[in-house]
Amino acid sequence: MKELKHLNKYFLKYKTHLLIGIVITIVARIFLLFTPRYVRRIFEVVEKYNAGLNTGDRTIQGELTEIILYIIGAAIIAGILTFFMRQTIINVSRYIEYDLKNEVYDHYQKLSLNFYKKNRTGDLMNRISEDVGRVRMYAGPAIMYSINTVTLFIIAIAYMFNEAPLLTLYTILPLPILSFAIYKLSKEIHKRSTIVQEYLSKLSSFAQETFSGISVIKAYSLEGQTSADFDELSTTNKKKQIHLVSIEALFFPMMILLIGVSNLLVIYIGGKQYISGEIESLGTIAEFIIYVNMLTWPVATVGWVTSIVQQAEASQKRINEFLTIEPEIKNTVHSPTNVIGNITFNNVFFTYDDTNIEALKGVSFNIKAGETLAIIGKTGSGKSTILELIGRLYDIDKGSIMIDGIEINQHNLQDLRNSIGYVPQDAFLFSDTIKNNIKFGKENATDNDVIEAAKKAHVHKNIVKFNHGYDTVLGERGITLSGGQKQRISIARAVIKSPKILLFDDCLSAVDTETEEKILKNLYQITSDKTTILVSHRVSSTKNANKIIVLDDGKIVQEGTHETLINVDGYYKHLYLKQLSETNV
Ligand SMILES: Nc1ncnc2c1ncn2[C@@H]1O[C@H](COP(=O)(O)OP(=O)(O)OP(=O)(O)O)[C@@H](O)[C@H]1O
Repeated sequence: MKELKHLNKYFLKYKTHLLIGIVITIVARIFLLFTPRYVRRIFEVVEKYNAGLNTGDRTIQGELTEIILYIIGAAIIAGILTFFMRQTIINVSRYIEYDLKNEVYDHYQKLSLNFYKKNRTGDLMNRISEDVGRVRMYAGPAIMYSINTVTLFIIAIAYMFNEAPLLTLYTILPLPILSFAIYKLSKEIHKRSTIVQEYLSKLSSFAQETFSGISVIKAYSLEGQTSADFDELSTTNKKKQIHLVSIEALFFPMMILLIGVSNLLVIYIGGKQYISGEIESLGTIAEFIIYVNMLTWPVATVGWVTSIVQQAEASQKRINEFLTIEPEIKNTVHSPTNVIGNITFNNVFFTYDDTNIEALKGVSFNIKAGETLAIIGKTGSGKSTILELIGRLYDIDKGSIMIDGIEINQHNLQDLRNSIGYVPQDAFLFSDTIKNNIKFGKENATDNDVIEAAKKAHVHKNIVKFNHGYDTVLGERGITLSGGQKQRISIARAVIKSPKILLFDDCLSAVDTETEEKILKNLYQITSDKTTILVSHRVSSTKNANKIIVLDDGKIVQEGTHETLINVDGYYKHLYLKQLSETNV
């Protein structure tokens, strides 16, 4: 139960609801327990009548009708209270589920990129959905059924002992066996259903991947192979399902068997006691049979609840594992900090934790606010890494990064990131409208702002050609854009924000040189007062920058303007000549 202590703060938050729920549960059970006693009364009245002892002034019909009305009344009240019992306790579990999901989601958002690299998305999703769901079973049903069982048991056993102590002992004898058997069964069911769940997610991941890559599968004519693979997975899944169903099928027969045994015991022992005169009325036997049937389910739930609590404990442990991870990138400055846009790298070293690749090995450069820096270099030379470090997606190992003369980690993280417009290498667009994808950069942007940004990114003309224009939905539910269109929408998203620092990571690679030229012309206009860093593989993109650095294996190997660099032998000049000859072909 150590891990489940995490939920105490939520129980405290909803204590009023919970207390009301507990009181309602107890009262509901009290009303439910009226029935067996009134049934005994019916027997007693009839027995007296048969023995000619009904000497009162009321008729037998009158007395029976009154008792039956009491039974109906008690059942209705118990029913209504049971409804409110669920409405309070189960609702609390839903509130806790909601709060816990939000807590986990908020925490995920704070965690650094390294966390996302170390953990699979499926695992993150599982902990926020299935694990939270299992914890909810503890916060709601487990608590409700436990109170239910305890109340019912205490009151019923008290009544029963008062009535016929020996018969009570025989009656409750099979109940612990039932509880233990259900516990064992629930554990086995859980074990098997976890396996089924694993196979189900394998099956759905397989299907999802096949559908996403359907064009490759068709192009390589691999339909037969993928169908066979699916069939194999699906057959194993079916076997595991049948294995699960076979144990689930035992649940009710076992309950019926044990109820039957208890009933037989009541009839046998009760009958003997009636014959010997230890019990006065057959009504007691009828009353006990109802108690047995009433107690069986709550007792069975003891086993079930134990297994729920164990599962919840394991799930909460998994959730806590993530909740206790501290974000690697911490905001230590809570007062607002202003960003103007001067960026300095002083002998920066950086190694990626997961791969141990030293991506930057003593990089130093300086850009003043409003200037444009172009970074060029072979693939894997560290260009994107520089941009990620400016956005403080990672902290460096050695050296320093200064923004406006202040260490990057002495800036308010929120303010720093708000003053950056980042266009990544792989443009990521959400399954939403084009308008909302662009507005993602600035929530309160008007439609005009969106159109302006799209024009600057040279994508407006493409957008208006779609049937729904800016309201066209992208992604799985909508249309698929070309690589170049995606890149330009991603540029519009950064531009609309009008940030102090613009970071473009090879974001024109999928557009033709003519469009590139036009976009760059627009960009140079809008970036005149912004610090811009442009990563590219094309000299045509970098030539107008105030400064160009050439990276190789994490080090700056050349530095200067386009004019100076084309006049010295080196990577830049070679690239320039190569690309010049390509355009002249
Ligand atoms: N997220 C990451 N985790 C681990 N290693 C990484 C990560 N990103 C990059 N690397 C490694 O760091 C080195 C520099 O990568 P980076 O992406 O900065 O290069 P790049 O110059 O931008 O390359 P490209 O031109 O192909 O985009 C590479 O060796 C790469 O494998």
